[in-house]
Amino acid sequence: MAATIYTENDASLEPLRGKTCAVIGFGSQGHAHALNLKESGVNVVIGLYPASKSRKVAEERGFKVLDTADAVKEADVIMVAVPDTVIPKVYNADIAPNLTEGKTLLFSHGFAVHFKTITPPDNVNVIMVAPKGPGHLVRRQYTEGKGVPTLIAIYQDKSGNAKDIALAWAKGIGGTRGGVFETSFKEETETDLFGEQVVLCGGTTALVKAGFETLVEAGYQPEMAYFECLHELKLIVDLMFEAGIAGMRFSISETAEYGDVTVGPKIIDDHVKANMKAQLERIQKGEFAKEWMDEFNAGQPNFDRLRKEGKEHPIEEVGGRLRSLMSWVKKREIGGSQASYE
Ligand SMILES: NC(=O)C1=CN([C@@H]2O[C@H](COP(=O)(O)OP(=O)(O)OC[C@H]3O[C@@H](n4cnc5c(N)ncnc54)[C@H](OP(=O)(O)O)[C@@H]3O)[C@@H](O)[C@H]2O)C=CC1
Ligand SMILES: CC[C@](O)(C(C)=O)C(=O)O
Repeated sequence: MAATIYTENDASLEPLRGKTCAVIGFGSQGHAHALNLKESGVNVVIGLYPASKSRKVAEERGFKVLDTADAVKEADVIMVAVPDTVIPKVYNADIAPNLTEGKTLLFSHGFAVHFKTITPPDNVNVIMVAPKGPGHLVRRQYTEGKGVPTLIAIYQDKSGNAKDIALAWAKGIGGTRGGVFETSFKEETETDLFGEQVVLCGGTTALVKAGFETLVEAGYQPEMAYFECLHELKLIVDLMFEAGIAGMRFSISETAEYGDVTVGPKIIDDHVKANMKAQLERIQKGEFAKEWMDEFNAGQPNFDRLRKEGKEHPIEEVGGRLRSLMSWVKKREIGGSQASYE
């Protein structure tokens, strides 16, 4: 049976009227939820740690910025928008002691609750409002009158209207413009990890780099390899986004389409699908979550090394050079507060 999709007229901001909403963290998701909600007429305060680089940015955007514990004390609805690895520390130190009966704890990803890195008390609502897109796009699309499709999930309904609160939040951030549907913390967490590791981020970047390396190692110019394997990918994905795979195939040449349907399955073959299945099982068993928490708690040496290697890959140098020629591609500063990346 098809899922029920909630759109603009299926949700009301009423459950948030007269309430104070605290967004803890002002990064990619936090700044987007906070700004969109504020512009939808919701009263939002920001909770941050004293040395946060984002305090000034949030204040400049017109928010009252408090230390995390004080923001939780003041709020009826508390969104936890700090990195998943940091949630246990922030939750235990600043959130749990101030989480009085009847408040609502809101997440945009189920990692901490599903893998039990924290245990919320049973006298509060625990809900999720998870846009299916990066926070910077949640913000950008809202300002353009659009909205990123959004999931809601109810883990605990203490007040009896937890779903109405989730729908109100989803509407406030623009989610009902793109469509909202209900899931569980388990389904969101496992599918989100699968998507980002296997297809959206991990799978795609590995595919792009492997294609780029194959062409460059065969003696083709890096600029050619960049355009073929990364730049044009966006244009092809735009077509799939607009009209599905069939729509994309309508626009490309028949030669490309024949190569697509005959060669594609030889690249993403049964071995690749078996690898995907193995990674899904690791996610479902909590093995990935454990590995990631252990890596973080050990000071993330592997992660830092792999990040550095990624930044030094030749595709980044040639890409930076080619993008600088395209005046319509906005120049992006990576680093600093996530909230400053617009
Ligand atoms: N990035 C995304 O688009 C998506 C994220 N999510 C989820 O959203 C949540 C937040 O992730 P994301 O937006 O990427 O996080 P970011 O890394 O972008 O931002 C984290 C924010 O938390 C702040 N912070 C760090 N430590 C503390 C602390 N001890 N007390 C208070 N604030 C703190 C950071 O401060 P400072 O600014 O000083 O660094 C920053 O403002 C996660 O659960 C994630 O899974 C879900 C969907 C997509
Ligand atoms: C694809 C990455 C993502 O899952 C997302 C933007 O939805 C994330 O957690 O950042």
